[in-house]
Amino acid sequence: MKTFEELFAELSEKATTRPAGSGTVAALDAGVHAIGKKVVEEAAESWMAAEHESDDRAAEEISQLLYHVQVLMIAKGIGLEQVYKHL
Ligand SMILES: N=c1c2ncn([C@@H]3O[C@H](COP(=O)(O)OP(=O)(O)OP(=O)(O)O)[C@@H](O)[C@H]3O)c2ncn1[C@@H]1O[C@H](COP(=O)(O)O)[C@@H](O)[C@H]1O
Repeated sequence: MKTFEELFAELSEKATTRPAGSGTVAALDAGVHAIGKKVVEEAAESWMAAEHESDDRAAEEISQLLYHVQVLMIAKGIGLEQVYKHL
């Protein structure tokens, strides 16, 4: 298990070190347009799971949504503090 901040640190490190086989590196290379489509896809899957599936399935889809949102942030060079200041 990891926190939002721990995942962001892990993904930021992968973006810098670019280890072979990383899905995050592949997503970053695909670009903002492709990442944005994954964000929308996972948002829709979160919504559908929340309406029609178990709480655990909804939580799983939400975790994937958070992951893709973080990848989008990293692709744009947007840090956690930059987002948090708007909360
Ligand atoms: N938390 C996640 C995570 N959540 C979601 N995903 C990605 O989102 C996809 C889920 O999307 P779908 O449900 O649409 O599944 P899918 O249709 O089979 O996926 P695609 O064919 O669309 O890729 C997964 O296949 C992963 O590619 C994640 N990929 C990585 N992580 C974590 O990110 C870290 C770095 O991962 P790597 O960069 O792969 O090393 C690790 O700690 C991972 O656990």
